[in-house]
Amino acid sequence: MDALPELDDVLSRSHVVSVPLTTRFRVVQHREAVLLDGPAGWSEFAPFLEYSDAEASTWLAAALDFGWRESRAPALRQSIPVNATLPAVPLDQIAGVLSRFGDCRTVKIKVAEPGESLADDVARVRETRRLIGAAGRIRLDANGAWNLDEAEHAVRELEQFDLEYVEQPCASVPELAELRRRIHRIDVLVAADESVRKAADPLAVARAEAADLLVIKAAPLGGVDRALRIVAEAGLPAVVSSALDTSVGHAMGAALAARLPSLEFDCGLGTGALLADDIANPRIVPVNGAIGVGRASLDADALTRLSAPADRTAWWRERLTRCHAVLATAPR
Ligand SMILES: O=C(O)CCC(=O)c1ccccc1C(=O)O
Ligand SMILES: [Mg+2]
Repeated sequence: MDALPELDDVLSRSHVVSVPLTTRFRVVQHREAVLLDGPAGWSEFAPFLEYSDAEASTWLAAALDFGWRESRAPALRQSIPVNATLPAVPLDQIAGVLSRFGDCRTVKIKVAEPGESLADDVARVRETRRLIGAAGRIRLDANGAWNLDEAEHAVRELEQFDLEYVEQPCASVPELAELRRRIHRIDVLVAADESVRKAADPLAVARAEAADLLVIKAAPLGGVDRALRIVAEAGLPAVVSSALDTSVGHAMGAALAARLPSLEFDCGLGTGALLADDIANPRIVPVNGAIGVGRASLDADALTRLSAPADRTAWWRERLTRCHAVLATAPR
């Protein structure tokens, strides 16, 4: 790995922003991020607020990697097909949310959200299928919320809507492996997300044959080149996804997707469409179902307009400082 940039240099290039969302996602209405004006281009540090410094420091490694140097791998494509991402919204809001994504052929629907029943999920998937027609592709993301029996039951109930895959149906690798055995006669694949990005060993899921494909995110995996190595070692198809990023984070995701030897599935890099504002001009949002590959160009006005309040700016600079210290002492 390359030398760690000095903390003062990193801090002097930092801009903390708070970007409003159009639709509540998980529990957030605003997405906060540190944008880094790196020597190789703009980069983004935006681990979720509840993450420990140890976990967030991997996101910092990715941000410094992307902002301070180019990937060693060549880009193989210039356009990345993406899915629309549908949060757990009421039925009468689905069409409105999907319309923000333009004409994406694939929709990823969040299911098993707190406070929702399987009947709510069935209704949301049914309405989505009705809206996008038979040619559209539907995938689900349960974020590990089902136990094994609930997951099996849900897949059996929902397969009638023609599902491409279900992402992280259960939390653990053994559960995913057992679910695959239980549903092997059903034409629904199992994808692993948290079992890759939050695991001590991102390859454990592949070794256990617990997933048909991997969802990979550049930030939690420590950057583009490290994520490429994980995919190569896993030997499974991969879908690149994001963490509700600004355009800068999506540029990092697109850089990763552009370098995968093969890209069979649409990527989860369209969530720029869920932001009510953005710091790039042009914004990196889906156009005709795809996003372009390349560095984001920042809009100076937007950096000022979206600049985070002083207390939040201080919080993020302190967090960045602590994560930098973790990287400085970690074996490299
Ligand atoms: O993959 C997508 O369509 C968008 C990204 C996404 O779903 C996501 C965004 C923030 C946090 C977690 C997740 C997730 O995939 O679980
Ligand atoms: Mg997921």
